[in-house]
Formats: sequence, C-alpha cells, structure tokens
Amino acid sequence: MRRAGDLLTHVTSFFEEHQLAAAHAVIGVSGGVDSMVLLHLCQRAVEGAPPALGGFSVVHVHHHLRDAADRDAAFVQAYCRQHGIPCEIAHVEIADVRGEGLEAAARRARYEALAARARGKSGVILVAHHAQDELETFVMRLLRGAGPLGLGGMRPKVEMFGAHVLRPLIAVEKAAILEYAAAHGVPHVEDETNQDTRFLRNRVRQVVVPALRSIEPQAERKVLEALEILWAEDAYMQAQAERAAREVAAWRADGSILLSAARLAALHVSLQRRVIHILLNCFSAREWTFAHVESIRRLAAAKAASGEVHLAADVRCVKAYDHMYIGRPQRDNLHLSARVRWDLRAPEAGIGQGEARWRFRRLWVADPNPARLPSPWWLLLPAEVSWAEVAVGVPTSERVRLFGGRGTKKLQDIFTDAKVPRAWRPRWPVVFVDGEAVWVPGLMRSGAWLWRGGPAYVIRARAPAACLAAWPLRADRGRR
Ligand SMILES: Nc1ncnc2c1ncn2[C@@H]1O[C@H](COP(=O)(O)OP(=O)(O)OP(=O)(O)O)[C@@H](O)[C@H]1O
Repeated sequence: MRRAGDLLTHVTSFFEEHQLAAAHAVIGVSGGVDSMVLLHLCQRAVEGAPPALGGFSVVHVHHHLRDAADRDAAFVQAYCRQHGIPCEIAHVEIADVRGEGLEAAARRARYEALAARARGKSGVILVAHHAQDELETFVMRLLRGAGPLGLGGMRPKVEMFGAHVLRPLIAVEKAAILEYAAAHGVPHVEDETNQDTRFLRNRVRQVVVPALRSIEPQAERKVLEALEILWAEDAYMQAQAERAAREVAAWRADGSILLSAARLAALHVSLQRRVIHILLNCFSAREWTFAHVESIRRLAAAKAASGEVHLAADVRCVKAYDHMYIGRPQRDNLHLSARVRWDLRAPEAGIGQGEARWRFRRLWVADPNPARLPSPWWLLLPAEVSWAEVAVGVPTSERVRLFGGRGTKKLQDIFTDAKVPRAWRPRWPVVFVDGEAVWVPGLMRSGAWLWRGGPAYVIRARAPAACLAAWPLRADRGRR
C-alpha cells in the first residue's frame, strides 16, 4: 500500500516517466479532495523549478448542474489566486444528453472542455483518479458485461478529444490521499452528490467496495495487479487493431468511415471487435456497448448483400455488398415528387410513393472496384459530381449516349429491347447529371460522366416490388 509519505516521490517519478516536467499540463480540479491533493503535489513537485519547467495551470469545469457548483468554482479560483496558479473556470452547458445519461454527458462535456484548453498548451491533462476509482470502475463494468477492453478500466494514460489524459494517482489508494490531505492541511470541498445512491458508482462505493475489502483487504492492489497484466496485453492488441483498422477502413473528409466487410470479417474475432471499437470511437466519446460491436460484426459476416445497424439516433452502419459505411447520414433527402434534385452528399433519394417507390442509395468509395459492379442496378459517378436529378415521365424520345462515342439510343428503344411492360415505362426513372441522361436504372448506363479512377459515388437503385413483379426478367438483380 502506498503511504502518504511516498506520494511526492511517486508523482515526481510519474512525471519523469512521462517526460512531463516541461509539459505545461492542465490540471482538472473539481475542488474535491483527490484533485486538490494532486494540485498540491504538483505545486511541490515543481517547487524551485524554473518557470519553463513548472508552468502548469488549473481548469475547473462548471457544469451548472448542482446547487453547490458556484461554491466549488469560487473555492478553486480562490485557492489558485492565493497560490499564484493560473486558473480558468470553463462553463459548459449540457444540452445534449444523446441517450447516454446525464452523468456520462457531463463527463464527456468535461473532457471536451479540458481537452480544448490543453490543446492550446502542451496537450496534457492531469486528473486525480486513484486506485479506488479504478476498483469501482472495474466492478461497474463487470456488471455491465464488459469485455477485456472495458474491464481494463481507466488507463494511466489515454487519448481523448485530441489531448493526452494522464492519471498520476491511479495506483494510489484512497487512504493515502486522505492521509496526505490531513497531514498537509489540503483544503477541499465535499461533493454532496457522492452520497446519492441513485448513481451506480456511489452504490458500488458504499456497498461493494467495503464488502470486497472485508474479504481481501488489498482488493484495490489486487485489481491493479490484474489490470497491469491486462494493460500490457491491451497495448499489444491495440497496436494490432489500429494497423488492421487502417487496412480495412478509410476515413472520409466528412468524418464518416468506409470499410470492407470481407476484410473485416476475415480478421480474428477479437481483432474484429477492437477494430469496430476503434471505428465507433471516432463518433463522440459515448460508450458503445458490446451489442453495438456485435451487430456490426454480424452485419459484416452476413450473407445478405445489404443491411443496416442503427447505432445511435444519428449514427448508422450501412452495408451494400462489400462496402460498409459508418456515419451520420445527412438530412434525409427523400422527396416524392416526380422529379428529384438529389444532393449526392445525402445518402438516399426516393421517387414515387408506397408500393411504387424507387429508392436510390449512394455510398462514397475511396477506391471503387468496378469489377464488383457489373449490374445495371449500380452506377459509378466521379467524385466531382455533387448533384444528380432523378426524373420519371421522361419523354421516350430522350436519347442516352452509348459507351465509346458510338452514338445514342432512344429511351423508347431501351425499354423495348429490355421488354419493360408499357404500363411501367412512364414511371421508370432516368438519372440525369448536368441535364444529360446518365442512367436508366436496371437497363442501361450511358457513356456520359464516366468514372475514370479515384474516389466515386457508388449508387444503387432499387425498383419497387410492384415493378419487379410486372417485369420479372431482371427482378432478381433489382432486389439485391
Ligand atoms: N468539475 C471539474 N473540473 C475539472 N476537473 C474535474 C472536475 N470534476 C472532475 N474532475 C477531474 O476528474 C477527476 C475524476 O473526477 P470524478 O468526478 O471521478 O472524481 P471527483 O470525486 O470529482 O474527484 P475529486 O475528489 O478530485 O473531486 C477529478 O479528480 C478531477 O481531476
């Protein structure tokens, strides 16, 4: 057990190990005993050091959630003023809980605010989590059914929102912190919500931790020992997973991700899970559950050519053949008029109504393989095209350019050659780009706007069921 007397040496060597002396770290201080002890230790660690080596600052995040929040902010500010430490009160507003719960939303907002301040400095944030926090987190995650990734708990060093979060006290027992605070008269405030048993963490702290300690007085240390083994394995697996993620996935400028279903499914199952986790973590710091990861894994391996997983209100994973897309679809551009101007940055467009509706879905593919798209139900459009027009009721005298500059073909002839029933012809859509017909879905692609390599929009058309029933010849392809 680490005693209070060892704390300064412990923190100093933690800083040395992480080459932090000159880091100009931002210390997250709530005003509670843990972060006040960390602050006190940092003050002592840099005592006498030239300013260039010791220039840390304090950030207190004011969440505007508790009655005592003003009191805490004023306390931290007064302490820092008294000791000549630069201090900022960062006000955050938690308007968007995104189904993750208030506690998690507050935590996300807090780290976002701390990271924003740290990025302008050394990029380092220090927080005062300790061994008991680690034990509580371990128990909570165990109860949530977490795998090794989650059970690994809070690492001594992690990346969050583009900053490094370091936890110098993670191996220190709570008793040593309290002992240190008493011995050095470290002032602090009490957070009354720590007693609120509506929070799972508080119930674990009040019920489970004492029970574990009564069975194993060294429970914190034992869990830490287990975690250290886990962290070493985790670091290795994570490096493998990051490499694999770069091989299976491509990140687009708008933040969405494209990946190959086959390549993902070919990885070892535990690597698949980690890769998916890495990809999901690109979409906010909310905690994705194992169920989300498994749904994506199943979708990748499924025989079905297409499918979709709703991950959160605004994040989806969509599969079309080998392509999988994880992202936030932009505003649904679905119109039911006869002529739709389709912004290709939106994933979908539709035309017609009910049973007679045609659907168009597009994917952005960094490096398409045209050999995979032999069917006339698919179209590749060069990346520079950003608008397409989907129209029905196009006069059958409209001409579609043939490949290789060999003239044009009338829509009338295209329908006749493909034996499309007359009843369907006025309702068959034609896709235009810049006023020129580029595609009669299911029937013919034109020689206009040809893709010649590089990133592209891959568009899939799906004919209405009623149409496929009336026109059985190519029904199988339309359904895919
Ligand atoms: N409002 C805040 N502003 C800045 N940093 C914070 C704030 N709340 C928490 N932190 C940082 O995150 C760490 C962990 O937060 P957590 O809420 O788990 O603990 P805590 O009970 O608030 O800790 P403490 O005893 O320091 O108050 C804190 O020790 C502190 O470093």
